[in-house]
Amino acid sequence: MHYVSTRGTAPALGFADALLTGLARDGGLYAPVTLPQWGADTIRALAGLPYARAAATLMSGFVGDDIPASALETMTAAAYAEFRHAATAPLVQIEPNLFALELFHGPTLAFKDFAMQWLARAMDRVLAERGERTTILGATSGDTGAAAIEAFGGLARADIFILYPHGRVSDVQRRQMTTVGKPNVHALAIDGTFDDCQRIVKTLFGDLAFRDAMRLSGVNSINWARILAQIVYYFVAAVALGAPGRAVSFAVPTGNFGDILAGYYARRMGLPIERLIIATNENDILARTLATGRYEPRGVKATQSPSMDIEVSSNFERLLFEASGQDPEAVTRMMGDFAADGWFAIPPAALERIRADFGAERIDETECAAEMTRVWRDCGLVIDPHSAVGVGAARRALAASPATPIVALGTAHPAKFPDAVERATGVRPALPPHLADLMDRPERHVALPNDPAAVAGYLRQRARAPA
Ligand SMILES: Cc1ncc(COP(=O)(O)O)c(C=O)c1O
Ligand SMILES: N[C@@H](CCOP(=O)(O)O)C(=O)O
Repeated sequence: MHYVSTRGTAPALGFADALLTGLARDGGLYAPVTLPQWGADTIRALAGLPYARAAATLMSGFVGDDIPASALETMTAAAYAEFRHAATAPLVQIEPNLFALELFHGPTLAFKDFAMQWLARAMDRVLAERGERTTILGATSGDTGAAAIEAFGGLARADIFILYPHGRVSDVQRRQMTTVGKPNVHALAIDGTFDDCQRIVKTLFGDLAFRDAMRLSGVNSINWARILAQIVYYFVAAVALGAPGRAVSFAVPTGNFGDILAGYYARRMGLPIERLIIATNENDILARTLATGRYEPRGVKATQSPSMDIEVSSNFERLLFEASGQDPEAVTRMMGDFAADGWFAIPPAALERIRADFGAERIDETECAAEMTRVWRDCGLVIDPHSAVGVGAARRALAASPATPIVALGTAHPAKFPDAVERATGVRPALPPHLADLMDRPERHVALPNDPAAVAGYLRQRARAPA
């Protein structure tokens, strides 16, 4: 299995190298050249498998010989052992043909644990085999950072630096990053938005001398391995609802476009997904892009679903690559226009292909709160604001296509956003026992300006000498 950059000039890599590389050296994202194809019998055979076994089976086609099958099984078993639900990713019914897939039973209470718990083990193994160390640099709007710190904290071969937007994550999210107290963990509060944090990360990856000296790796969804691990739950959920005999749709709360992109790849592998609905909050750039063909930021708003307060959706580049027939020149042109002019236009043929696979629904702040209230009132289920954006979008899609079951991804535990949840439902959700004292733990974080040079300087001082 080979991976190529969406911009075409970085070297093609095998799985293990793509895993450690993160962002390609030409600024693009690695994507598989071909996808394993899953026929009806192979899909059907996933029914009833423990989640970790299904994950190892699905991932093996992408990993090739870089991680032997037995090691992959051991890794996925360990990665999902700490999840607090026997089904790992349980499906909950909300109304006829409308389901929520609860992806928040992992250690940091968000869907990010699914990929990160596995990614840390895979990276650690490859680093150990090569006798190398790495410096992980990541950006977060709250959940990736917590999941990465939990997964990589204490690992001997990695230092981890996570940039988060100061004042724009929930208290629980911030504390999950700042109370860890492990010497290899650095939570850096940046005076800016998530998009600023991600821009700093990409700028530093683009400084090849710095990147090589620090041995930078990425654990955002710029890293293909993140997308790969997220493909698994689309298969598991669809099979539970009758795939391959029955098509299923998904509504996915979307920000950086990694989670829904995993659904897109699942569909391309043969999973019968009818529609993929991009569910956005008031930061609706993706819904506008689908409508107009112009990708054009307007400025990020703070919402009650802060993890989706994003306008520069990294993984949209992978979709552009696929929709333009894996044409790196077309992608480079669009990304060049974006860098130069602050917007780009999607060529009509690529836009048509995108519209054939995706729909988009914008859920505003009032609708998001109303959805939390409604699900609590009608089902006795407390959901978080991100999941509510997904459920709201799913309801609209279901009205248009009532015969096809739709699954809204439940991306975070309500206790991560207790204020918004309490306002909408009157219920203040409690943190699970392993985090019960989170609000009393001492915090350690550093505030830095919105400036790549300041972050680079901090890394130079604090990263342990790479091997
Ligand atoms: C809780 C939650 N929901 C949804 C999203 C959006 O996911 P993605 O960035 O993969 O589009 C995020 C951020 O990634 C998140 O943390
Ligand atoms: N919402 C995310 C933003 C980063 O997304 P990623 O999937 O690219 O890591 C977060 O919680 O940090």
